[in-house]
Amino acid sequence: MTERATLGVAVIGTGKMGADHVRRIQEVTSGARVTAVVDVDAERAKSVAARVDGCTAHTDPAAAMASADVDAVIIASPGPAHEAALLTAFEHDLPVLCEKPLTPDAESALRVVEAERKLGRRRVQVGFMRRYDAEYMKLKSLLETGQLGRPLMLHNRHRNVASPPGWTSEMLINDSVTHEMDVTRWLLGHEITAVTVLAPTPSGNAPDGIRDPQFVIFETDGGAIVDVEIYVNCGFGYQVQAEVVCERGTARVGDGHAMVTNAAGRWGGIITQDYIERFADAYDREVQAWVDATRRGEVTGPSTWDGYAVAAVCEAGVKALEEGGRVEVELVERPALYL
Ligand SMILES: NC(=O)c1ccc[n+]([C@@H]2O[C@H](COP(=O)([O-])OP(=O)(O)OC[C@H]3O[C@@H](n4cnc5c(N)ncnc54)[C@H](O)[C@@H]3O)[C@@H](O)[C@H]2O)c1
Ligand SMILES: O[C@H]1[C@H](O)[C@@H](O)[C@H](O)[C@@H](O)[C@H]1O
Repeated sequence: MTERATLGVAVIGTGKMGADHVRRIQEVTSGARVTAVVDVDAERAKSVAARVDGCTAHTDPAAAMASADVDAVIIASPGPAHEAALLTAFEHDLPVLCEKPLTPDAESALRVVEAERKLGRRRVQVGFMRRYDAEYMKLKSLLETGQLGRPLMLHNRHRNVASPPGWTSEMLINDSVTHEMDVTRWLLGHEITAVTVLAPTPSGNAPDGIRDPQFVIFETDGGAIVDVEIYVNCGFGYQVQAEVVCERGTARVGDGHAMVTNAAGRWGGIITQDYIERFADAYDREVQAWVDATRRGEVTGPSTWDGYAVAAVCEAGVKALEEGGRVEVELVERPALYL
């Protein structure tokens, strides 16, 4: 198959992630350039566009997607705006890299799955970037060799320095633990069947009324148990760690031991402060993989089905948080397009 010439990309949403993706495509990624940016905040769109030669600024995603120099779309607007942007991209038959979440709930995610199924071919890669992190990729390869035996348990820690304004207790699950939901399904190759959430007395760091931290437990259809400590106001750094316990050994990633210093009677390393820093390489690899696949006329990586499955687990998780106890995950049958 012949590769397409340089891909013209429209970036929808030019906030923290969108602006970083614009910089990445212009400075890091090969085979693509940003030809349009969209933001409901016209000034923000204009100021990002002004940094890129030949880039137009829009406030309406549909106008950008209709332009002749747009071949593909990155959606980095807030979750509630994703469905409309995805459906418009489908109308224009444009390939999409959609930041997580696919959409904020399982019902709307299923509408996107159904719309893509009607197109008859995959169009979307969902931005679950941990699949492109070097350490997680090594862990996945190791598990695939089978040398450690069957995975029995997966322990995760996910800590953020501080939650942004407007954060809620539910968002620990449906904005943060979404990543562990995807990691569980991808690393173990299992579906998550039930969720239980336990929460200690909230940390004094947490804004009033926010149940932070939480301890989230998944059961899987492969018989594994997965736990996630989510603590979004830990104050000291951004830490994401995972340890798989298998029948004949364990493997652990995310300790951040790239460099250990010894000085003045102490040893130690650095803790990253946010995801942009911790997952910089993963985002670079994710976007490059999307550009390369798109130019080959293919769609790879996390699918709309993966986005829907995670949305369904989020719903069970939020119910478990609100009502207590163990809540089963309800999934529709997986369409043939995603088998
Ligand atoms: N993969 C990750 O690690 C990761 C990290 C952070 C955020 N995200 C996801 O990226 C997305 C954006 O998050 P963010 O932190 O950049 O948010 P942000 O608030 O910094 O930026 C969002 C931008 O979208 C604009 N916007 C709002 N509605 C819009 C619409 N209908 N059309 C176009 N633009 C619109 C806003 O004006 C704002 O500039 C979210 O889906 C979020 O969950 C992913
Ligand atoms: O939206 C962000 C993002 O997805 C990060 O990767 C995660 O660590 C944060 O907890 C979440 O709020």
